[in-house]
Amino acid sequence: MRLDGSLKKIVSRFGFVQKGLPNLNTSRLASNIISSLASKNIKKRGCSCPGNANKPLLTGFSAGDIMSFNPVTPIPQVGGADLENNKLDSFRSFVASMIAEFSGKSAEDILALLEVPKNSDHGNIAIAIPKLRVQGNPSQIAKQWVEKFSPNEYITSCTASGHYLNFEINKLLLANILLDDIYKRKEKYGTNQSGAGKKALVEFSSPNIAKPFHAGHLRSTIIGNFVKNVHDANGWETIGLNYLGDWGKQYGLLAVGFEKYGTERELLNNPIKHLYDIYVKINKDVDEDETINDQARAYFKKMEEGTLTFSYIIYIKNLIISYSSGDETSLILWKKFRDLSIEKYKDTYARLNINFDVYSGESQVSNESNNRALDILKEKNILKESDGALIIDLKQYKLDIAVVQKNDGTTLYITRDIGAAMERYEKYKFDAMYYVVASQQDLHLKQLFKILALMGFEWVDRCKHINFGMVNGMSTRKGTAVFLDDILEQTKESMHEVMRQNEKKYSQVENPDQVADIIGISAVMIQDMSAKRIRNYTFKWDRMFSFEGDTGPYLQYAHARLCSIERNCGFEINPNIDISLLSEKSALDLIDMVAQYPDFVKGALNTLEPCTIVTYAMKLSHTVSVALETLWVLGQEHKIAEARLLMYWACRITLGNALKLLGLTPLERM
Ligand SMILES: NC(=[NH2+])NCCC[C@H](N)C(=O)O
Repeated sequence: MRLDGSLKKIVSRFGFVQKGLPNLNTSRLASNIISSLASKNIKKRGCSCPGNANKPLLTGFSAGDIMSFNPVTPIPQVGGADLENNKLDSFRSFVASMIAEFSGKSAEDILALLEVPKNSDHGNIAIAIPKLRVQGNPSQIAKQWVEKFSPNEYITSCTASGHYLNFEINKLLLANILLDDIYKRKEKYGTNQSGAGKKALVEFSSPNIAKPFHAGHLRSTIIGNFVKNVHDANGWETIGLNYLGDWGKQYGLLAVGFEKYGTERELLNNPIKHLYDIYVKINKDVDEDETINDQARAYFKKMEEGTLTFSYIIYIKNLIISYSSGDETSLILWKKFRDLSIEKYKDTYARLNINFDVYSGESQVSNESNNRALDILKEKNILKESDGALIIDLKQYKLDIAVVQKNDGTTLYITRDIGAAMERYEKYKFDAMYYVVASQQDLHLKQLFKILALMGFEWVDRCKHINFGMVNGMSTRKGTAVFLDDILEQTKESMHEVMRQNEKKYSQVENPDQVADIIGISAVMIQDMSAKRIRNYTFKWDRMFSFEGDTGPYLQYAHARLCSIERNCGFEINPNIDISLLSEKSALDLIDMVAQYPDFVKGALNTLEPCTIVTYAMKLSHTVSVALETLWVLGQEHKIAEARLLMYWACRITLGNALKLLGLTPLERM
């Protein structure tokens, strides 16, 4: 049989009809394929039916067209495959059931072993034969299975490479179902429901009132927001909680300082700055006069006991106590410190597009919980007395000693953390609780988890410390950044300077101030999330604002560029395109990248490493810019332009979703 034209391509490329139809002539073969597809009531897209069998065989049809139909063979539902949310899983299911047949192992187990080859020359799906634990020589087995393989609508080739078996999938079929899916799901693309019914409490940011919002808090904010977003994207219910540092002897000191230096007017005007100034001043005073420290301690003791009846400085832990105190005017001040600070924080967080479901804090842990914690510890014989203080000896776990009550009877940071954890579990019955806190506090959190375990709370296994390394040189440019607001202002200014360097472009930006703010924030965030969390990094002012290289501005630029294609093309997105027009390598590479996004969303749940998504977004952006060199939309034949527009649009959606997952606000123009 002689095959020619596009049909030859179909057969050789996909092996679609090699078997069982040896005697058909080519035209019969073609119409056979078409009618068999038609009989399944599958509509073809954007091309006419071949009329005359002797003319170029498949007029308007190319290999891609044939394969662009939805496949006739049903996709096997293999356990663990998310056919609905992950279109690559359809192909994987196929591979898994095929290998199951060859090997006698369960398709579900095999599915979990499938990999994405690092080098795309090795196809799209791979499996390391040794992982299957079948008898015999792996490379021999690989070769045997290649022999057994026959191409089908999903998998077009199977090759052996050492211990590996590599599969090539029908990319146009993937493109077809993928673009359909993205068109339907838009900003939901990439998400899944694997966490449905589960609840995650994510504690992050947690700055200290009256103290600087340092780099550690910034990292906690950025990473914590990501941790929350990733859970949302995987179908979890999430609660974002800000656990403010607003309690302890230091706050007794602040109250003493406020009496001396505070004014109501300045407090209202800029609470965070005013409290900080007072805090700095009173700390200086302490250096000269040790007795202030005693005052602060005494003060805090009273704050904690709730016995402060001082004219206006009294802290009341919660409304119940505040009402029972019957002294509403007296509770004003501390509550004001807190409330005004929170209000200000909210504005700043809004700039980062972050909001918290709960503003909690050390002050919000009730005495009752702290006492209950101490009672349990006593009852379990875990507490020891030492110079009038209560301690827990954790040396046998190589975790040093934790002091849980001072000799004046007041609580400590860790005591309140124990109480807070108990309260949180009772209130939320979480399936996971994350503490997004710098690695400087590794010991503290290890102690906390160990103590909770010793207390017999089996839910301690659901608690995780998401730690991260330090940032060097964050405030060097002007040396004045102490609050988040200052950091963001400096960032915006610097970004603005960079933008002004290109006068022509700058003059076209509609609201440069807002754009500078968003790109600046993106620059800071991407720099922060580019490497593994635990790595320390140096804040590089010039490097991070560059539009070239792996920076936030680069990603924003890639997104805005995709948006401009849509704006400038002069026609609307049409979901019914001729898929075969996307068969260039750079188009298929793009489809490949886009199709992998759901894998990355799922994978991020295990690692909780934002760098995995940053790397993905970078790769996608690079692939887009490669494609844009040759595959234009403007000035192309309409059908081609439509197909490409849909493809770029899908990239824009995917890149936008990835940026949002990272916590960035994708820009449409810049
Ligand atoms: N549950 C916790 N201990 N969370 C961490 C709080 C961070 C603390 N406010 C600090 O700035 O160091």
